[in-house]
Amino acid sequence: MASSFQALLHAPLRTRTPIRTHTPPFPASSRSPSSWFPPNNHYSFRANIPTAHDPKKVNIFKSKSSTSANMATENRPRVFDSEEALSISLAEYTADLSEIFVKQKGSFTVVVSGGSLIKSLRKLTEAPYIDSVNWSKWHMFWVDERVVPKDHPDSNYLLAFDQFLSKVPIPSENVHAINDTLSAEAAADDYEARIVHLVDNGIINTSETTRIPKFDLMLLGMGPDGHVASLFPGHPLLKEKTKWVTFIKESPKPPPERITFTFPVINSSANIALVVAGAGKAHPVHVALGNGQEAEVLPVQMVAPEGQLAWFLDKDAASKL
Ligand SMILES: O=C1O[C@H](COP(=O)(O)O)[C@@H](O)[C@H](O)[C@H]1O
Repeated sequence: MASSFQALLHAPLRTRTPIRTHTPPFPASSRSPSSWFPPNNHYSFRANIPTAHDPKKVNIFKSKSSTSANMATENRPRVFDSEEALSISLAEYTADLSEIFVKQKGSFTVVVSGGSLIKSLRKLTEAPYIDSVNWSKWHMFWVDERVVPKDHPDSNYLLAFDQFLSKVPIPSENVHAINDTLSAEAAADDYEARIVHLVDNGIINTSETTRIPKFDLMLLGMGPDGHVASLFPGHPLLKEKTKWVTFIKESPKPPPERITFTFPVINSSANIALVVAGAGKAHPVHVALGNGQEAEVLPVQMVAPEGQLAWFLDKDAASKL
């Protein structure tokens, strides 16, 4: 792995071809998630999709599965009996959005976090999605990155490469990783400049109201302390209003140096999926979606996109709701 990764890193950009690995398809019957809804939440599942007829957004959700279609009309988080079922539904949700955005704007801009979210994307790398998704139109970004080399075990890029990017044929020039040769501050400025360039080229949309980049889909995890991206509870970066990408040098979770999207960019998104599994995260989920209490507003509570927010929870994460 290390040598193929190194070879890929050092190959000229245009010759980097993702390794395509097929795994056995899961049975068709397992595509219908077994899910239930807690009674006390108010969150919408409609996806935010631009149409050719209406340059503004329309709030519709199209799904091949009647289960998902029904859920799309519910103002409730999706809660699954297992992380496996969550992963199956997340793949269908992402593939549906990909199909619609590619049809209507010719590209699909996807932002990922690091952490456990990446593992939950695994069903997208399998049949039927490995063959049905138009991977050539995907543009991948990171909501946050640790300031370490790309082959370091703490790298969010390496995690995504090992578990996702190496298994799907996204063109290497569409993989917009953070520059790992720069300082935290310079890497943040560099990433923001590259986003400006992609906005100018029409790859990334902007909000009609704020002109802030509007990614088609952000796939976000959440830490047990309620942090999202590298935006931690009580940190002054929660209040950043001007920068699109910024840096932190004293992250409470190691490694200390990171760069991160700010809330104005996160909340400009057309669609955000918050993907949370495990009992260790039940408390911040309870605070965000139920009547759990915290002395201060948790970062996850500040996720409020211009478009649509969809929560994907396993039953352990939802156990306090
Ligand atoms: O440090 C980070 O943590 C969060 C949450 O990670 P998880 O493993 O608890 O899901 C992640 O979303 C973020 O991207 C990462 O840099």
